[in-house]
Amino acid sequence: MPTRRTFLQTTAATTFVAAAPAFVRGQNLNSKLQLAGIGCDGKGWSDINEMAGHDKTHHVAFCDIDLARTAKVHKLQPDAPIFQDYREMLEKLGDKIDGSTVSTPDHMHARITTDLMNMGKHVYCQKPLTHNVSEARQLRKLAKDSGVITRLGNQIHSHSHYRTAAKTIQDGAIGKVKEVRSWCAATGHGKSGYVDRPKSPIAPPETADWDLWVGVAPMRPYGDVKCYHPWGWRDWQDFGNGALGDFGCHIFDPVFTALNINNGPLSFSAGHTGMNDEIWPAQTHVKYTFPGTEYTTSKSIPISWDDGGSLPSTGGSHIPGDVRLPASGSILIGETGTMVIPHVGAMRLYTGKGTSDKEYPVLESLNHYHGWVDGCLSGKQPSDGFEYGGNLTEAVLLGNIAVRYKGEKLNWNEKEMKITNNEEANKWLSREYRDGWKLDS
Ligand SMILES: NC(=O)C1=CN([C@@H]2O[C@H](COP(=O)(O)OP(=O)(O)OC[C@H]3O[C@@H](n4cnc5c(N)ncnc54)[C@H](OP(=O)(O)O)[C@@H]3O)[C@@H](O)[C@H]2O)C=CC1
Ligand SMILES: O=C1CO[C@H](CO)[C@@H](O)[C@@H]1O
Repeated sequence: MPTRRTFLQTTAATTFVAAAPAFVRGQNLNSKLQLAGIGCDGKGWSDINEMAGHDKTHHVAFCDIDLARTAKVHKLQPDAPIFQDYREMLEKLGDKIDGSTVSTPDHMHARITTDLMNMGKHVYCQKPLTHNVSEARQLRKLAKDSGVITRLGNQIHSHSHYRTAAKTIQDGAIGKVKEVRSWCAATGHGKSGYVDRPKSPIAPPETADWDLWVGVAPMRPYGDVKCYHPWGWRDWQDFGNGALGDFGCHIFDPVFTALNINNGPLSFSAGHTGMNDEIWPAQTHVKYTFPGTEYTTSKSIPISWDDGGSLPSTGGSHIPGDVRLPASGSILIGETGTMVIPHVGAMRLYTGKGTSDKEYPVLESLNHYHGWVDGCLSGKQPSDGFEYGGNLTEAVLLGNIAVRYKGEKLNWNEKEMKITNNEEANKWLSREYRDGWKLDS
């Protein structure tokens, strides 16, 4: 753990001077990282509670658009003020806040995180990092320029299972990798109970500020309980990203780490079971081609994604025909063997002769949340910051653009951030922001 003097030095050198974190300006006499929590229930509560478990943190403010969902944070830190609008929180208490968790629905991640980073605050933001590709690109740049400590909220990245699987691939357990097939049991819609906007929308609860919840997205009536807020928003294109958006940043994560994929795909295409202009399809199948790396057999590698309950084929792998695949996970097919990485499960290795009985070292689990706190205190960026998390997010969101152009192969120029063979498809790289909510880069 650094002394107060060392983190004063490291952080002062790297963050924006205009609105440096509280401890930089010597206001934090207890030398604790002073945190805010934006989004207080659901995953927000879990993020806040995990951060509070670090002995060098102190929560100084909370924000949730629904005051009915703030009882837990109030109990955790009764003297910390609770706001409904994060902008008011930052205006009033910005000089006391060193960093914040951002655990709102996806459509608000980029705007809130941009505002925090522009004020020199460290950010732990839930997955996917953003709602569109252009936002992810912007956050990657801002994280780099501002020097704040960032981390994507895909906590399994630090789990023994994913760390061990990635290391074992890099140690050559299955040789170089030829192909990856990932999948997830969740469906792209079905959480809200709607496939179109409710015909007779009810009023929002009095405790919730609906205008703030909608935020950057076009205004629409509240709808129905759980239709959007909370939970159901995942189904809707304006707010969520379907099953690929919900689970892609978890399930692709050990694949990207193992294969050291730091670039976007070269091309992508998709099929699905049907969609309209409002919701994501129940089932999608996405095919990507990524540039090869030192861990792949060729200059490019196919990576596929299935969701909504359909499992990938095990054809061409070393997996015996009678093996049942886990509900969600990835298959990595290598030159000498195949690895199955269950979503939050221990890796399974298969050779042509059956299950491999060779032992590989098991890496310990690290605390993902505390890793971010330690990074904020030491000035050292942990793995899975916004550069890595932004690249992962871009891949997931590009898959969702392919979903909009069923059966069409889209070619991607990553550097120019452009789909090169379908001009119209580029409109989905960004969105129209509601008046007053445009991202301030
Ligand atoms: N890493 C993981 O394992 C998981 C990650 N997630 C991610 O966490 C995020 C939140 O998901 P989830 O918890 O299910 O969603 P919720 O809809 O439950 O939202 C979380 C909290 O944020 C509040 N909130 C919504 N909008 C705002 C806003 N603009 N400002 C402040 N607070 C706001 C919500 O209030 P209200 O109820 O009033 O909307 C709620 O208390 C998503 O990005 C999701 O992908 C989710 C689950 C697990
Ligand atoms: O990341 C996540 C993990 O699990 C949840 C469901 O159990 C998801 O919906 C969520 O967004």
